[in-house]
Amino acid sequence: MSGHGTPIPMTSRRAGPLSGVAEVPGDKSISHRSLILGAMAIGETHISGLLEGEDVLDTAKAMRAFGAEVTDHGNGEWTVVGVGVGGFAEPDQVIDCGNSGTGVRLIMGAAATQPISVTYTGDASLNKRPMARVTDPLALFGTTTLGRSGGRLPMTLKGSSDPVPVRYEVPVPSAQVKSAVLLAGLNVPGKTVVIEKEATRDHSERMLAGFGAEITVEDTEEGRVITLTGQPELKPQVIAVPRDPSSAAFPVCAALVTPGSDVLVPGIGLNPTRAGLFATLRDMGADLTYENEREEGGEPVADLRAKFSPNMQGIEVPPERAASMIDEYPILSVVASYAKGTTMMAGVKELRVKESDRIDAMARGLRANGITVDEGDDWWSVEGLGPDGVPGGATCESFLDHRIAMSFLILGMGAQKPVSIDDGSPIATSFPIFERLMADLGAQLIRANI
Ligand SMILES: O=C(O)C1=C[C@@H](OP(=O)(O)O)[C@@H](O)[C@H](O)C1
Ligand SMILES: C=C(OP(=O)(O)O)C(=O)O
Repeated sequence: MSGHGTPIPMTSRRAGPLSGVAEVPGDKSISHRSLILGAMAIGETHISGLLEGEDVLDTAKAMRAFGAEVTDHGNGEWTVVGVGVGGFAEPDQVIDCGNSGTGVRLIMGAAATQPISVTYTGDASLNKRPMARVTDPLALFGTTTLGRSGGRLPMTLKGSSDPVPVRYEVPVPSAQVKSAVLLAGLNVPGKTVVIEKEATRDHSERMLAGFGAEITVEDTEEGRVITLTGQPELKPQVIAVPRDPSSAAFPVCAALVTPGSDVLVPGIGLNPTRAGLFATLRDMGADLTYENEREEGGEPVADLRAKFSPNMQGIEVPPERAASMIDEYPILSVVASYAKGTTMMAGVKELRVKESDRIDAMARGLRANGITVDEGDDWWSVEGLGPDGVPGGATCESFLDHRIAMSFLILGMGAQKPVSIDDGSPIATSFPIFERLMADLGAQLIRANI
């Protein structure tokens, strides 16, 4: 879908302690990949715990447009009957990925090395985001791109009938770019090699191996070298999607800043390429513990227990941790506002090209609520005011960005005055049950501005 319809103004105010169990939805990254790889397999893939957020539903729709049979059986149970590697039909409609960078970039990769023409678009946020980072490596396979200048959507990609494998060093730390090149390599004979200097989330590598592709990963002086052998027959899988650590971040951080809180967030994937926020919060002195640590589907999983933490200190977040918590900096900046001292976040240039410029969006809203924020091109810092010190009282713009919207609502939960956002509708892209889940914990959220 393009756009989010009518804006939903929202306000959150300080409430009693948050308590209870917060069952957050399935992982967004793994949900997209389950649908796309399911569509490229031969046979029926079963998915349970699929995130039914707008981003993932747009990917499901796209897979249908390429000829896969995608069925919603209710309660997060889905099946995908795939068309096989190289078997995508040319869609008779524009592929609209709504708000989702992951959706459009991964789908572009999967389709770009098949002999079809596909036109892609998105909402006002997605159509501003850089796509050359994906179309540049896809051109090396022989794919032609036609579209707006500056590498922005809408654009049309036409796959070569004779694509060649590539060796590509990803110039920015991006799992989306890495994954687009790997998915493109699936349709191509020979070995496609992707090199990343900094490790980013590795769901594509793990899931490609799970679906039966021949893929190796080596840590070398050059970086992580991933080698994929093209044109495998992918075998359908039974996938139980783990709960999303990026969604878990919101009830966890809400508990840390709301006096008296004690919240359990069960079954959260702690894959080291995703869990940087939780390590950072613990470094700041958060009362955050891992209970019932276990392995599920080859991934480390734990139940997270978060309690109100009045003694958190600002820290310098290690820049080498950035990729493992890239979507969590907005909510970290909220926690930093309730810590004592400065929190410095560096090596985070990628935040400027997400659904919004997330440094700018957070800096504007935090400042309006009485918090001092400093920023440069690839860093920002927040001066914490302690557990009782955040004034609040302002309305923030969410810039069509779900993580910005949710972060400011959490800011309001410990602030002296309520905090509002102009539009909570983007929350449905990744966390459609956010409002109900937070209300069940005891949060006071209303659909109106102060
Ligand atoms: O591959 C993925 O599933 C994602 C990769 C990250 O984006 P980049 O690859 O642009 O860093 C992340 O921000 C996004 O939410 C999901
Ligand atoms: C950056 C995000 O998603 P995407 O790039 O898929 O739009 C996110 O979910 O925070």
